[in-house]
This record gives sequence, C-alpha cells and structure tokens, in this order.
Amino acid sequence: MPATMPALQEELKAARQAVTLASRLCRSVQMTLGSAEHQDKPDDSPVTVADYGAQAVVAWTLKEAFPGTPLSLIAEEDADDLRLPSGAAMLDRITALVNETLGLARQLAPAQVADLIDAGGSPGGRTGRHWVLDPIDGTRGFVGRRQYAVCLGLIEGEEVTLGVLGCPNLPQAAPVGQASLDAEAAGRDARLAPRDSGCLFHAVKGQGAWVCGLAGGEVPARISAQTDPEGSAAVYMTSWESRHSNHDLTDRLAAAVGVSRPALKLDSQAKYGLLARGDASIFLRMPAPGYKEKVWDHAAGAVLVTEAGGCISDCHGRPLDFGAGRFLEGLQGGIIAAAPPTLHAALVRAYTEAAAVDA
Ligand SMILES: Nc1ncnc2c1ncn2[C@@H]1O[C@H](COP(=O)(O)O)[C@@H](OP(=O)(O)O)[C@H]1O
Ligand SMILES: [Mg+2]
Ligand SMILES: [Mg+2]
Ligand SMILES: [Mg+2]
Repeated sequence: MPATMPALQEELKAARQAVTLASRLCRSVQMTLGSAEHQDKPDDSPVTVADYGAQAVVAWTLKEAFPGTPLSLIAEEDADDLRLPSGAAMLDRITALVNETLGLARQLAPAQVADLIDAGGSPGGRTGRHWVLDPIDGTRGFVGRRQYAVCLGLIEGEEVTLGVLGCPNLPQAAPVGQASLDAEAAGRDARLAPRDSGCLFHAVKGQGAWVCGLAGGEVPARISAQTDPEGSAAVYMTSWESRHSNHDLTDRLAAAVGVSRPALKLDSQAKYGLLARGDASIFLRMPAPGYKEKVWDHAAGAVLVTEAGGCISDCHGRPLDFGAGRFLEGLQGGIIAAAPPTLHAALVRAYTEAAAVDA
C-alpha cells in the first residue's frame, strides 16, 4: 500500500456497499410489512424480517470483501427463533429477501442465511478489530413508517474508527421540522415517487464526515456540524419513544442552555446524521436508570458526529467506551451529543446541576 493511501479505504468501500444493499432490502420491506413479518422479542422490542435480512446481507458482504480474515461482528440480532420449527416460514421469507437483494447466481439456502445472521455473535473487546452492526436501528420507527437507520461501524481498541449510516427515510436536504420529517418518512411509499433516495453518511477517524444519496454511485460531499453557539433557535433532538429517553429531563436540560423550540423527536441514529450535517445541534438520550446501552446503537453515529466537529459523551462528559464488549459499560446517565463543543460542555454542566437539584 502506498504511504499516501488514507487508512481503512477497503473497509470503507465494503461498509458503504453493505449498508447500501441492506438499506435497499429495508426500503423494499417497509411499506409492505405484514403482521407475520414482525414479532416481539423477550424484552418487548420488535424485530422484523428486514432486521434479520439486513444483518445477513451485511455479514455476507463483509465476508466476501475480506475472505482471508475471520469476521468479528457484534450485531444485534440472532437466529435462535428462526431455527425453531415455528420460525421456518419467517426464515424462508428472509432468505427470499436476501437472495433478491444480493442477486447471486447461486442462491443461499435458509440454513446459510441463519448462519450469516449468527455471524453477528462476537463478544467484541479491546484487542483486534470488531465490526459493529445495528441492522435496523429504530425498528419501532421502521414498523411505524417513520425514521430508521442501518448502522455499521468498526471498533479498534476503545474507539470507533469508521462508521456508515444508511437513512432511507431521511431527506437529503432540510427542512427538518417534525411535521416535514414525519410526512416525508410516511410518504416514502413504494407506490409514490420518493423525493430522493435517502442518505448514506460515512466517517473515518481523521478523514472527516461525508454524505451522499443512497441510490448508489453518488459522490459524497463533506459535512460539518454547527460551529456557532446556538441560542433559542437551536434544534434539539431526542428519541421518538418516551420509553427510550426521559423527555421531561431532556427538555429541562435543553431549556437550561437556552433552547426554546420543542424537541425534534425521531427514531434511530438518523439523529446523529442530522447533528453531523448541521441541521440540529443537540441530541440527548437519557434512558431509565439501569438500562444498559448497546454498542451498536451508537458506534457509527459517534464517529460521524466527532468527525463532523461535534462532541459525544456520557452525561458526565466522559468518553463512550466501545471496547468493553456488546454494551457501553460504565456509561452514566445517558448520552449527550452536541455541536459546537462549547454547547456540549454547557449541557454537561446543566446535567450536573440538574442531578444536584434532584439528589
Ligand atoms: N427501554 C429502553 N430504553 C432505552 N432504549 C431502548 C429501550 N428499549 C429499546 N431501546 C433501544 O433504543 C433503540 C432506538 O433508539 P431511539 O429511541 O433513539 O430511536 C433501539 O434500537 P433498535 O430499534 O435497534 O432495537 C433499542 O436498542
Ligand atoms: Mg432492536
Ligand atoms: Mg438500535
Ligand atoms: Mg436494531
């Protein structure tokens, strides 16, 4: 490799291809999703044929791109339920979707698709390289025809060094108001002509943050987070689901730093994409005490925000530790992501003050 070649270019190419293919599969499923195509997991969260299909497509693409290297993939889903007799019909449907998406001369069998899904069982860790995948982040949004994202990252040590986000329902350009985002997502019906192809974000550590459309073959443009300290007009984002984040608390913190607009509520790491491209300046996620954040819910978005000039940390301002395995161990209070860094620091102070008042 010539000395001037930027790092991780092969990995980036494979990751962008994997996320583009998986996003295509998700988009084809979203508007026609039937009740037999999703079910609730033991923790009451949903999973659909598209979550499983996207995971298999990404695992297949990474294995194909790096045939000589054993794949370490930390991914959300597993095929346990699909291997039961009661899961056979769903596995058949997923296999058909994966074959349709990959367009291989020799089609994959259901057992191979189950094995690809289970390739995501890596425990991760501080040594070596680990891919990290959320095949659909925001599955509730996916089922509800709102926002969702296909999120793929690469972890080396404690850090994420590469991240790719596919956001099929996120318009490529503003406006990003609540009503327009919801309408845009709901309107992306297969029978209607979508306004654009959605967004493919990427970032590599030290190489900036970028975006292009998801249609394939497009040239990425560099993006950056906001650089001006924002006042009352700042856009602050949080989870669409109130059970995922304490909206009362995040509203208080946003107000404490001068935000006067109501929260922009949307599902998934699409929030990190909006922050990275400067359409919003704050993302606050404060789950119920005891909830353990998973690495795949934040890895790709974290490097995207940092490379765009923003900051991300736990509520005490400490960096997120991506090297501890499948969970963000040691994280306290939740996640504060913001730009510019001065606004991030103000939010951490506001959290400390709010915690002191509540104690
Ligand atoms: N009770 C809970 N509290 C906080 N987060 C939760 C949760 N239950 C599920 N989640 C996580 O919240 C993620 C979505 O985040 P957001 O609310 O910002 O869109 C889900 O990702 P999946 O949809 O991939 O399962 C899931 O991992
Ligand atoms: Mg899930
Ligand atoms: Mg998720
Ligand atoms: Mg998911």
